Amino acid sequence: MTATRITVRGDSPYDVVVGTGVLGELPALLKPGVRTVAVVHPAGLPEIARPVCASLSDAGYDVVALPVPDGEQAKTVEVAAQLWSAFGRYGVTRSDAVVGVGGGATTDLAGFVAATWLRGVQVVLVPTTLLAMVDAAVGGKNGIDTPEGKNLVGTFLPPAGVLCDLTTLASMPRADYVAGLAEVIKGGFIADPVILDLVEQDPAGAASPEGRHTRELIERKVRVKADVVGADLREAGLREILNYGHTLGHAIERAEHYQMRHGEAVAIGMVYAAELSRLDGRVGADLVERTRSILTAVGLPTGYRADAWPRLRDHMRLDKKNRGAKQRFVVLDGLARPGRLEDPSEELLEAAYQEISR
Ligand SMILES: NC(=O)c1ccc[n+]([C@@H]2O[C@H](COP(=O)([O-])OP(=O)(O)OC[C@H]3O[C@@H](n4cnc5c(N)ncnc54)[C@H](O)[C@@H]3O)[C@@H](O)[C@H]2O)c1
Ligand SMILES: O=C(O)C(=O)C[C@@H](O)[C@H](O)[C@H](O)COP(=O)(O)O
Ligand SMILES: [Zn+2]
Repeated sequence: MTATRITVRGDSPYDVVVGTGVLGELPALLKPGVRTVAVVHPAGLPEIARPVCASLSDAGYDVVALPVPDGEQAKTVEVAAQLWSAFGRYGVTRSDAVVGVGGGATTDLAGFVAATWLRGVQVVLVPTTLLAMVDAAVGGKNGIDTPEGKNLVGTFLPPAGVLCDLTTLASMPRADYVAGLAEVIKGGFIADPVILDLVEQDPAGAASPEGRHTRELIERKVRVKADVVGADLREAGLREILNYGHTLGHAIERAEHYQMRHGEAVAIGMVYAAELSRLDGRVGADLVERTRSILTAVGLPTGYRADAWPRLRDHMRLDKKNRGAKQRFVVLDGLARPGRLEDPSEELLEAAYQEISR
């Protein structure tokens, strides 16, 4: 099957290329004038970094491979500082490029160091997890964590291109693949219900890179994200809908010291957001039950510890959607009809938590 190109519009448009065995397209995604390419990749995945580096060397670039810690452990200021030092040692200039290869944690880090080095050099992303293909690598949001919370430091820098080679998904651990499905399902609830239909028709297939709807699910979710970020890169308003399930989700990740997968935390956060929507009179119990049943069908969690509420409530105060003391949530006014819940009462917030606590 030929590659699909999904264009993300906006002031700096770029393509998300989706296909099987498309690595050879990587050099063409770099803007002209590049000499050195710094390839940021997880140290534990040399077999994925090697062909990426080879495709760039073969095209005549000076390639510097920069291994970083696995997953979320890479999203720290210490690792960012190590990369800035390496960029200095290897003489990465403003006409050069960073290529980020890996899951969403690595693409977030690579985007962040590219955006901050010399106040911004181009970045091309090669996502190798489901989650990074359908969400993290698309849209130009990047960042690192701090002890106070998730993604609290970061920028918006649209990549020059995104290359999703579906063959890389074959080696993914099942739990990581399933975690990525949470962001696919999120796209179904906020914008494209066909995604939900496809997952419900074949949940086992949806939980596998070999599923009969896998490519369609990936492309549909990339289009959802591309449409939103193409219209609102800097999250002036519309882009907030992509944060559905993330207010509680990020608080859980922090409570778990970033040891829980992002997608798992977002799954729980989506059930919470659906319960908030129901208790606020916006949706019926059927939508909440559909949320629980689709997440359960693919093997994602839907509840969290009852005793964690005071800590989670506290962590949610640093959510980026908040304005002053006003807590804000993305909720649903119906299927594919995202809305905002502004300054909800403490009673409502706790009542919704009781519905998901175990
Ligand atoms: N910037 C955004 O818009 C955005 C959107 C969604 C999520 N995110 C961020 O993305 C991160 C989560 O991304 P993730 O779920 O990809 O997790 P991850 O980056 O931690 O990767 C999960 C695991 O899979 C491994 N891995 C990666 N590719 C592999 C492959 N092809 N085969 C085998 N193993 C592979 C990784 O090394 C890691 O151990 C979080 O930090 C989250 O905050 C960012
Ligand atoms: O791209 C966005 O915007 C999103 O909200 C997508 C989320 O899936 C993603 O996890 C994002 O990193 C969260 O952003 P944050 O601003 O809440 O840190
Ligand atoms: Zn997310």
